[in-house]
Amino acid sequence: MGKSPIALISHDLFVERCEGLTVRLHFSTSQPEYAKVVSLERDHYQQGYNNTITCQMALVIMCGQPCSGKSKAALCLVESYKESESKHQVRIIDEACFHLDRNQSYANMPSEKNLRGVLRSEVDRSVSKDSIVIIDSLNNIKGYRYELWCLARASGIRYCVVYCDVEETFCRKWNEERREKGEASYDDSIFEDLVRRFEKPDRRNRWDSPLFELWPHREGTEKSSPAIIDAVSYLTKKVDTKTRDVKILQPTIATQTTRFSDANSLYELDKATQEVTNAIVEIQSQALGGPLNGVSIGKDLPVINISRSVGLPELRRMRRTFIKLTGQTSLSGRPPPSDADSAKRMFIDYLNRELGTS
Ligand SMILES: Nc1ncnc2c1ncn2[C@@H]1O[C@H](COP(=O)(O)OP(=O)(O)OP(=O)(O)O)[C@@H](O)[C@H]1O
Repeated sequence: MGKSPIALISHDLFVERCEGLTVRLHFSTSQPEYAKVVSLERDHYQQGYNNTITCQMALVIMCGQPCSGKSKAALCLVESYKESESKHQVRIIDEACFHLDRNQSYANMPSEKNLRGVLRSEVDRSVSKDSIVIIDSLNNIKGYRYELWCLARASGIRYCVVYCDVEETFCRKWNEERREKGEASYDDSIFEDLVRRFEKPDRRNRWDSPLFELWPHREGTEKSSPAIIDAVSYLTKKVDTKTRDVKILQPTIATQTTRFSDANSLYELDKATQEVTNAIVEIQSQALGGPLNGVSIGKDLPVINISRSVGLPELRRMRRTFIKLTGQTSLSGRPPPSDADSAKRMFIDYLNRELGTS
């Protein structure tokens, strides 16, 4: 596939355009600490006749209380998917992939955050490849599911949540049975803490939708369970631009090319978000790391409401995600920023939503 640069904005900003549908953007600035590469590959999209767009990639979030049958459901999903016409690789990402012990991982907030970070990074690395990725973990925190949804959206793939809705008493019983059999189980205190903190998915949230619900304690879980069949059908369904029941978090091909080739706005976006990040770091250092509530960094910009101190690595990661998200046209999202001020406004809104108290 031939490549030809379509824009060279400065010595450190390149936009390359490839034939077909693959678009790659490379960013880096002369400051090594801000060097970034944004590589957006769209070659997993095939546009055929009759506007049929087949995106075979997907991120599936398993969700449920501890010991609610998520792993069993994930395996049933894989089995059922393999019997479908789609023959893409399916990959399960779970704690066991990283030899992480569940009791240690949920023993305290730092370990739990670390676990989520490890799984999220692996999802981030895996979603752009040619496969279905299933994340088989508790995924019990709403904000975390939102982050995973953002990753799926940034990669322009399908996304769904499979929820094992099991009454706590059954989960507790199954956990005890596991322990009696000498299998890995949750310690009681950790189990109770996780049960208490579970944030049930709600299909009205974009990041919990579509939601496929299983009731393993009432109906068991089989590859033929209605929710498994519905999920596989959702993952394998061929869609066209008019299909409404399958959401691919992806721009239309036509608008996507226009958006990506607008290198000036990408440059503005990069610069504006960097300025916001610098301002936050600066103000935080003056506030000795305290929360930033009601702080303004410019006329006509929303005030910053960040409930906790945020380190530079986290801010950089969020900036990267934000650029990825706004760099692509989303069917469900807002239009991209057209100037530096609106880029700053959108980035501050994003940070407030991600890090704020609400
Ligand atoms: N439908 C079911 N009926 C009876 N027992 C079940 C059912 N589904 C799962 N179990 C039992 O519950 C236990 C946990 O199952 P599984 O590992 O699938 O749950 P999980 O939610 O993935 O657990 P974890 O939170 O540890 O990841 C297993 O021992 C399994 O035998």
